[in-house]
Amino acid sequence: MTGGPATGLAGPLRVVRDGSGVDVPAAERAVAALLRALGRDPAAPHLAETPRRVAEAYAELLTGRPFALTTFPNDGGYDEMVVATGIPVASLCEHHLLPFTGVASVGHLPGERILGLSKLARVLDHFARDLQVQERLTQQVADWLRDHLAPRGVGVVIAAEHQCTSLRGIRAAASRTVTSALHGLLREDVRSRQEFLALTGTAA
Ligand SMILES: Nc1nc2c(ncn2[C@@H]2O[C@H](COP(=O)(O)OP(=O)(O)OP(=O)(O)O)[C@@H](O)[C@H]2O)c(=O)[nH]1
Ligand SMILES: [Zn+2]
Repeated sequence: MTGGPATGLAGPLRVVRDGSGVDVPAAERAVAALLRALGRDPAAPHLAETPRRVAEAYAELLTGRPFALTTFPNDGGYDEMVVATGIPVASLCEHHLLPFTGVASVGHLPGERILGLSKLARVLDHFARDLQVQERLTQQVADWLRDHLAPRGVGVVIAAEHQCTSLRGIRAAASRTVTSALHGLLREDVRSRQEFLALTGTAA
């Protein structure tokens, strides 16, 4: 494909998850009930607005932000990796509803088109705004880029601290979990795989 900037491989492609699954008033009532169950008085002056704040916070954290998958023709025939590193990632563990936060690297080996750089982080942000496990989040980002960008390879690495593991339970403060998902040449070709992992600081 040639021409100017485009969105998607075959015309405009907008990715939308509007969070319509979140019933904010019902969530507000549920937070008030949770406070009561925890032995707190949701009518106390300092807690009066808390159910609304918590409900709105979860609605925000669980609502993906729309974005366009802007791509450009790879006119120069660029055939090396493009890797965005140090992308902040924040999501909610589906087991405890506590945050896990860290950094991610998202990269690809371009095919006929190259991707707007910010979109690597936007895809990640989109899938992170959900109740997640780190493995699924990592795979969803890699799968989505493979399916929508048609690159020669895709790689995603996430290193994150889970508050459910660092603040409670085993309280393994500062422990990090590293997950990866690789497709195409980044999975099959040993040298490409090693190069990607080296660029992300994951390789030994
Ligand atoms: N694989 C995976 N596990 C996760 C993730 N986030 C949280 N967990 C784990 O989910 C598991 C839930 O196990 P349970 O035994 O049901 O929960 P729990 O009693 O709170 O477990 P402890 O944390 O060991 O006290 C825990 O081991 C968590 O550490 C994740 O992203 N991926
Ligand atoms: Zn958890």
